[in-house]
Amino acid sequence: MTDQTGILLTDVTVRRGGRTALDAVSVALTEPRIGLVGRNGSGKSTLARVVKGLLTPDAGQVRVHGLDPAARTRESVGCVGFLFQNSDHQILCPTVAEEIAFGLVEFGTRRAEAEDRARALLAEHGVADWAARPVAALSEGQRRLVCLFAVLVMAPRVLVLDEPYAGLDIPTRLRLARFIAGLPQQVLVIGHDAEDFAGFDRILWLEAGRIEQDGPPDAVLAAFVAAMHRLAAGPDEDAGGADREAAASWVA
Ligand SMILES: Nc1ncnc2c1ncn2[C@@H]1O[C@H](COP(=O)(O)OP(=O)(O)OP(=O)(O)O)[C@@H](O)[C@H]1O
Repeated sequence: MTDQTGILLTDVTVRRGGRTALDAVSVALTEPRIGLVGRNGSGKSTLARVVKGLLTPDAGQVRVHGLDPAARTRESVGCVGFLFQNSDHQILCPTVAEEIAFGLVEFGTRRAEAEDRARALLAEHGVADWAARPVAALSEGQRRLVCLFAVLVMAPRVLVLDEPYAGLDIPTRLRLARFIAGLPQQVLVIGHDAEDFAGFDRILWLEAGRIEQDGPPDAVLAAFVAAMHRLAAGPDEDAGGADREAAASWVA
């Protein structure tokens, strides 16, 4: 282990389903708030998953605070918290308190103590009355928050959030965004809209498993949105062959 901070990818290649999902990606991420955009299938979730250690690169190296996520050691697992896009992929327990306590119990905390900590966390966030509720009875926004609590109770240094706002109504989305904005962890967020990245430090735009652009949100998001609108508009009469090819492949 080194004293390296943040997330470091060196020549990371991942193949999935016979396709190259990430293609020799190298990047060092140390800013507190980093956004990840790109078309469907561009490799965003794959990048998020190698940072969490849910996928092992076919080539190259990933380090998060000097740890190898794919090693799945106690330290590396605890270092990165991951929020799945679909909360059904994350939720394992019947009640909210049990769900939040689950990771702590897995890490060796006694169940009663873990559930006490879960209840304390809920109280801290003004939702103490959720503890005994069946997770299935919560709204999608509430379930997403419970999943986030279950991640936060493990005190990770880095949070990876895979489309945390997908399918949420506007007030729920804004409340969740405000909550995420106040978190002390380094946060890597996959999103599709500029408003998913208010106050962010840096945006990576992935295209076909490679970094197409990397820089300040205003510049990268403007270029990304313009490119997506060009694609949606179809081939331009005056455009060259590359543009026509891009427009023809309108679904990734
Ligand atoms: N479970 C899987 N099995 C096989 N191939 C996969 C799997 N998941 C993703 N892929 C492939 O890996 C590539 C990258 O997919 P990935 O899910 O990382 O993209 P994404 O940018 O997150 O897309 P989306 O916005 O649709 O979630 C795509 O070519 C995709 O078809």
